[in-house]
Amino acid sequence: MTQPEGLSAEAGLEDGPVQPIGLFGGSFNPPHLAHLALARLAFEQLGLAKVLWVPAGQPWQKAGQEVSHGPHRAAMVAELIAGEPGFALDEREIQRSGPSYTLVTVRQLQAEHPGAEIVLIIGQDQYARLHTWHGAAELLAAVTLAVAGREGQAPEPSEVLAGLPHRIMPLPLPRLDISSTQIRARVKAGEPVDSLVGTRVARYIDHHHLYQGTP
Ligand SMILES: Nc1ncnc2c1ncn2[C@@H]1O[C@H](COP(=O)(O)OP(=O)(O)OP(=O)(O)O)[C@@H](O)[C@H]1O
Ligand SMILES: O=C(O)c1ccc[n+]([C@@H]2O[C@H](COP(=O)([O-])O)[C@@H](O)[C@H]2O)c1
Repeated sequence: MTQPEGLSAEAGLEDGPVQPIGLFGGSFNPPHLAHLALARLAFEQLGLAKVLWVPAGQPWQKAGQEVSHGPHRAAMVAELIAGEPGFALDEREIQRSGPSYTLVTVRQLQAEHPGAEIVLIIGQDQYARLHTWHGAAELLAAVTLAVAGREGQAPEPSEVLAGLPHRIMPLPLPRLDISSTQIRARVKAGEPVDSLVGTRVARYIDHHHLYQGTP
């Protein structure tokens, strides 16, 4: 697969090019089929070595929202990506205490994969808020962003973000009107969610009685 312009698969010392690593973080409360489509598109289009799915331990910007237990969210990610080549669940953020800062994870990944570019996979809603993330300028200098416009539109930076240097690869994800919020509401209302999360995650939600009392 050709390397898209902007992704630098830098030459390793002796072993040839080092493929970029995809970092896909989320609350995943629960994970759903739009997450899967976004990660697959990034994996295929950007020639990534792998995509690490990283459930946030404490999604500090969702402080007012009830977030289900980290191990449940990790288990649902495992169900969603079962059998998908190139995808791996990475539980480091749910094992870490304190607010989940992506910059900390990126620094760890850089140390674990010397020379590999870290591609941060996000949707438009997070791109628009990225200047509010912990250590935003440092983070933007450390990663390449792969961004899907959430409404089927090209990604748009906020005014503040437009003023901060960053590298971005737009991902042409078709509009997918699926959100975890909508899924939690459907479960609470007793409606089926298989078509939004797949049968394995739906079965997990049902078996563990998740989201039955929360919006
Ligand atoms: N339908 C979608 N299309 C494109 N990107 C999406 C979509 N849903 C989520 N994402 C992206 O996936 C990442 C993780 O999202 P998250 O776990 O917060 O799911 P969510 O559906 O946005 O959740 P919630 O409804 O609880 O806010 C974020 O970068 C988000 O922008
Ligand atoms: O590092 C931060 O300060 C930061 C602030 C907000 C969101 N994030 C990360 O962005 C990802 C998507 O977040 P969310 O809230 O849409 O699930 C997830 O990995 C969060 O940890 C990270």
